Amino acid sequence: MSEKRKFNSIKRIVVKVGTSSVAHPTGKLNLFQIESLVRQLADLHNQGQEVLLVTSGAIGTGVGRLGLTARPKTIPGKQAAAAVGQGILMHIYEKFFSEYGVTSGQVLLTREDFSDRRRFLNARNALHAMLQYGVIPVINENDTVAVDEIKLGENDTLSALVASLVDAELLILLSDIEGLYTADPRKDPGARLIPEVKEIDNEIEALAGGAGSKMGTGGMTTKIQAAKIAAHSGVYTVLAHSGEKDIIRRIAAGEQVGTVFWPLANKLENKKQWIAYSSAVCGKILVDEGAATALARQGKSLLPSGITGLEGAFEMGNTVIITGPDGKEIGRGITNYSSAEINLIKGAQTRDIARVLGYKDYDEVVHRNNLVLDL
Ligand SMILES: Nc1ncnc2c1ncn2[C@@H]1O[C@H](COP(=O)(O)OP(=O)(O)O)[C@@H](O)[C@H]1O
Ligand SMILES: N[C@@H](CCC(=O)OP(=O)(O)O)C(=O)O
Repeated sequence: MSEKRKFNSIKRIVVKVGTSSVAHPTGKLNLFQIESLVRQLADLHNQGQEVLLVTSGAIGTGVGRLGLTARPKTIPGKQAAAAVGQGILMHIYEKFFSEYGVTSGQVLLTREDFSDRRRFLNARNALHAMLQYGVIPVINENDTVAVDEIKLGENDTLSALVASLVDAELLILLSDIEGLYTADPRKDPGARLIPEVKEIDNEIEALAGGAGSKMGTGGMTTKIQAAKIAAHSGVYTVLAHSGEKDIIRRIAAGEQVGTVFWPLANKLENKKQWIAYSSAVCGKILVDEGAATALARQGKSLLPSGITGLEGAFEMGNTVIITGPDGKEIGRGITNYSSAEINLIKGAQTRDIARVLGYKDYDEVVHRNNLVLDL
């Protein structure tokens, strides 16, 4: 028996709609669907809930308006399509929200708005201010300026990062599928819907296949990753079909539709959420067995004596991955020393740091307060 979902006391909700939900396969907007989504969001807003919308569809809509037969392969082609499509998309959202008496505002984010701590805090302040003014933020990746190498590229991850950024309690991922199935139902007619996921383990991750249509990009893999980020941030995720009648209203009322992913009982504190999922990884520190055990099992900080090597060039304050002798990630954290400094002090005792470097700002290379394990 699945437990009753107690969503009625939830104050802040992030809703994500995929390309397949806002655009027809022709690349033209699915106006019926968009209007229905907007009506439900406006109604939640009228009930006093704070709602943020993350919407895909800029590139798909641009492709339709430009009369192209497929998504452009080149970066400038995608950027141009997004510039055209984002305007059309926002125009329609603004029109429908206004008709329902609600003010919306466009927010276009890039990966750096998450990875750079100052920009991250700026984005958080801007979104909180919008919510305070009673505005529904309509969010997408800034596809026209973000080139592929630095892009998130799909909005499942973006929506989970937004949910973590604003401390939402519920993330609703709306797609062209009823929820998570035991296999991709487009390929396996015997696949069964999984109504509830308490913990996203390897078995759950292995169920995910790629995108279901030529419009979608991430498929189920990125939705499960998004649910994982949300779970670590203390946020429920519900995955459901955007075309089902009154789907948002029903989910928010706690009805058992789609697949619900439960948040972890021990959510990461805000700074650790940022280290784990938003900050840019700048290098790797390799540690020996003793250090691996001390970090993973004894809650210790990383000292220079356990470090055997490193990869990449990084500065103090950057995020680094820490790997054990088997090459597997133990965790990631913010380093107190640069790669050049660590090269000099690796393997040394803490008392020798000052002698080797000529100064000692910290005993620990990565302090446990800035370290996230078990991702
Ligand atoms: N285990 C699974 N359960 C459900 N859907 C799956 C699974 N594996 C792969 N998929 C596919 O994921 C698709 C949804 O992802 P995607 O096409 O990226 O949609 P969106 O544009 O809404 O983000 C579904 O249509 C389905 O074909
Ligand atoms: N930012 C992109 C989203 C890319 C995309 O297709 O995402 P999704 O449909 O959610 O898998 C856009 O607006 O086209």
